[in-house]
Amino acid sequence: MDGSQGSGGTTRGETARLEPYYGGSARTDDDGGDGPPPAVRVRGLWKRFGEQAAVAGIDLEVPAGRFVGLVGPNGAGKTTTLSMVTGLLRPDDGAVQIVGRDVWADPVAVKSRIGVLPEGLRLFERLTGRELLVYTGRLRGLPIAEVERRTGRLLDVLDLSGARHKLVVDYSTGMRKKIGLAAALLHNPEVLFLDEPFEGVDPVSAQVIRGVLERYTATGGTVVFSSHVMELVESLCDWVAVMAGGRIVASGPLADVRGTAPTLQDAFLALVGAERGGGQDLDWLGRGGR
Ligand SMILES: Nc1ncnc2c1ncn2[C@@H]1O[C@H](COP(=O)(O)OP(=O)(O)OP(=O)(O)O)[C@@H](O)[C@H]1O
Repeated sequence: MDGSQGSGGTTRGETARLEPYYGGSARTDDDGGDGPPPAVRVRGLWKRFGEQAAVAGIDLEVPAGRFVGLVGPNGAGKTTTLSMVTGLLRPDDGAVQIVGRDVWADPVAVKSRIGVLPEGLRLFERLTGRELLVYTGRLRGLPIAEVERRTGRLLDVLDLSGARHKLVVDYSTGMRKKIGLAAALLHNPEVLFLDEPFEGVDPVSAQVIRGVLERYTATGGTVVFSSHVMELVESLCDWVAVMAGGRIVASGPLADVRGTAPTLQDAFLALVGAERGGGQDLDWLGRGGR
């Protein structure tokens, strides 16, 4: 990225110069209130798999321009929620709006405004990293010159330039996350949804991803990411939603959710009703059992 900061005249979708999204721009959305609509608004969202309610009627409102962590124990419903919010999975009931647009009634408008790094990311394995980004950019309707420019910048910033001619199938886990993130950012979305973006990523790559995301939110973008790593969420996020058993058990600014607990981890354990120090029943485990 060149770090240049133009004022005005920058088209949406400029990765190198991520512009604030709402400042001074005319609202096209009708949320009935003052100011911009929330980045995400979820009402009464349900998803059942057989007898089990994976997501049990959640309501959530995520303000725009925040770095949002969606946390919860295994099986809490995070991936199911993110899949429904991003239009990948149809809810049984409920409504989702992204920046004031209904995900299911207005899918094209929503999909042009969001970037998604889903769980179990499936990529075109037989393309090189560069080809994948160029293809994605063209699918997004960007002019080829712009696609080339953004592709070069993203590959540089994400430290993938040396692997740009390598097939994606030969990428490591961390490289796959980074190329997936680049593909999700290419059209400069307003809201970025990332399912476990740091899973399997080494500390150097994690730092690179973190820098890109911090820059993105600093210029007005909204990041919503799921994670189990409380330290990471605490250090990155300014807004948190905690899920357990398919429900939102707390949401709001990080400081409010943490409350008087010393760390987010402590607050999280209290919220989800977990006890520290499990394993008491495993008396055979370790030296004493041999
Ligand atoms: N396609 C499916 N069919 C049946 N059950 C499902 C399906 N997808 C999710 N579930 C169930 O729904 C519940 C929520 O799963 P989900 O993957 O959303 O949780 P999660 O919070 O993302 O978990 P993790 O942190 O372990 O990834 C789990 O009990 C899971 O087994």
